[in-house]
Amino acid sequence: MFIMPIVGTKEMLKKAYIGKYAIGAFNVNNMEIVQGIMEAAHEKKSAVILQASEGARQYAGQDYIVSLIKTASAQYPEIPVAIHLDHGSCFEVCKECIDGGFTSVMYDGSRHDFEKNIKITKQVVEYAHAHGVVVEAELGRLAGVEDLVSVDAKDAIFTDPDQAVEFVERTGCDSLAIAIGTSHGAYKYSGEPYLDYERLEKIGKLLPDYPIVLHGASTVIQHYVKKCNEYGGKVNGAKGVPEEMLRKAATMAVCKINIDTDIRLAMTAAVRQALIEHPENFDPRKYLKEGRNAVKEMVMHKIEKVVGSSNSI
Ligand SMILES: O=C(CO)COP(=O)(O)O
Ligand SMILES: O=C[C@H](O)COP(=O)(O)O
Ligand SMILES: [Zn+2]
Ligand SMILES: [Zn+2]
Repeated sequence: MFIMPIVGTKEMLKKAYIGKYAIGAFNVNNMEIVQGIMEAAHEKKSAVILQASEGARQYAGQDYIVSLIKTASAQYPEIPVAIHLDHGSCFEVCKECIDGGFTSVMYDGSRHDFEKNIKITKQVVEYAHAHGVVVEAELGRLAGVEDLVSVDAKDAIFTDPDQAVEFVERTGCDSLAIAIGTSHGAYKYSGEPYLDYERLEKIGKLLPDYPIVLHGASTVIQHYVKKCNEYGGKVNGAKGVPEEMLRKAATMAVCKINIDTDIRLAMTAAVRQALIEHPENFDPRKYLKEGRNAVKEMVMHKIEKVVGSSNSI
């Protein structure tokens, strides 16, 4: 069998662009999450991006994350897998990841002004490309509740299409995360869900054949929210981006769809249920196995119904 090493995201995003689907980029923090995602990718015959945030690196340790992904990838050699840094906040973190075996890094300079964002992104691109690593950058700001990446909702600024072109030309970044209405976390909309397709279409036209990335793209699956609450959780009023809206974006220029919150909800719901239903159990393998299965089921659903990448390898 052809052995697929850990790869960059360039080829998989290019294929996704042509095929009018997206690749799911799933956040990983521990072994069970890595295993659940990889089992799902294997069952659905799809490439997959496993991404680690700075928080994930702090929690698990960068070397653990890289080793876990490499071990999982070796078990499914037919699946193209990329190891990606999610929201790198500075050149140094991106460099550490590039030196440590990541095949793709995101430098998120969206909190800086345009020129500073360009300057640091360019610095990351130069180092990354010299080491065979691809770079995702971000322009525009997402509103969100996540600690390490949150900005005030009122500060949220959607991506300007003309600036996006200038940004890509001047930095040489390989993909661009844009702000068109999504946000991080479980509380995305207080009113009706909204995605600025007109803006996305304009950006897609101005940057032909160029992969766009959508962050904050969890659907906040209500089944898991309900289960979390049924088994003692307090997750009230959580709302995400509807599946059909993401499907539509994936047929446009969006080639990478980031999902973390739905993993957290699926895992927590399953672990809560297992602990409540079996109070006599104190073997972590029993409840973590349930968490892993829930992640697998959820990711299979995403690959098939949301990003649309099943049977694409
Ligand atoms: O964008 C994300 C990771 O970079 C995750 O977004 P969610 O919070 O919607 O899962
Ligand atoms: O975009 C943010 C991701 O959900 C990662 O979150 P984190 O920084 O808490 O790991
Ligand atoms: Zn950002
Ligand atoms: Zn993000």
